[in-house]
Amino acid sequence: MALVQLRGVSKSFRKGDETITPLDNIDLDIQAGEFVSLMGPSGTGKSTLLNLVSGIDSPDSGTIVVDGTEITRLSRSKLADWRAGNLGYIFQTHNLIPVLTAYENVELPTLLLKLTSKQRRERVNLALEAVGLSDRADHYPRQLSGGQEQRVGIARAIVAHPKVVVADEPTGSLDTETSEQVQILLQRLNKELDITMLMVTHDSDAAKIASRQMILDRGKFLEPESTVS
Ligand SMILES: Nc1ncnc2c1ncn2[C@@H]1O[C@H](COP(=O)(O)OP(=O)(O)OP(=O)(O)O)[C@@H](O)[C@H]1O
Repeated sequence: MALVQLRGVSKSFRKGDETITPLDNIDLDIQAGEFVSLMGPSGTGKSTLLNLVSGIDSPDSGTIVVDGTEITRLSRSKLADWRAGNLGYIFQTHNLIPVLTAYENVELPTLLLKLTSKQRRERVNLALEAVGLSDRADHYPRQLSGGQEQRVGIARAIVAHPKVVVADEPTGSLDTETSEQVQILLQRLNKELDITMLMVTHDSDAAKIASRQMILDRGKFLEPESTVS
């Protein structure tokens, strides 16, 4: 079975009198270890898809199974627990808390896990090391460059050792050079830490780092294009 499996997933939103259906009966399989990039015109439901896979939102119909857990059957509180331990989310604008240091920002998600303080410290240090920021642990977000802030956001996404990480335009607010560094980092995490990635991007260069490129348009996936990474 695929690590991430969507079957017959639909999601609509009401906007005034109008009903928008960004996702219309879609199926998707992502195998363990894959790095999937997802492109498509604005407003086609890419972020909606990430929110469903990460259990932030739930579909109107269909099932979503991640690593053997049918998350569409979980209650809200069970879903929150599941998400804390199993899924990482990388945002476009990293969403770091300005009054916390890099270390404390990365530590936050671990507070939801049952860990000893020693285990917690080890996880945070490992995550900061993985993104090359051990020497910036005590810095506040305002003392970091945009690329470093994004790397803290990435460390926060991997600190719980999730099997799956979803990323919503992770390079969207970075300059070309920094964007390339973040792309290389994501590729490394995928290959070396065996993290399965689903990344939404508008940048066709960033999309190419994936092992599979997909396009979502008008509620459906267009023919996926296999690539060699
Ligand atoms: N919570 C919500 N309530 C109402 N409508 C929503 C909600 N979330 C998304 N939508 C609508 O669903 C559609 C898909 O939105 P989504 O953000 O998933 O698109 P996207 O492909 O990620 O777009 P972009 O590339 O611009 O980020 C849009 O028309 C959006 O306005």
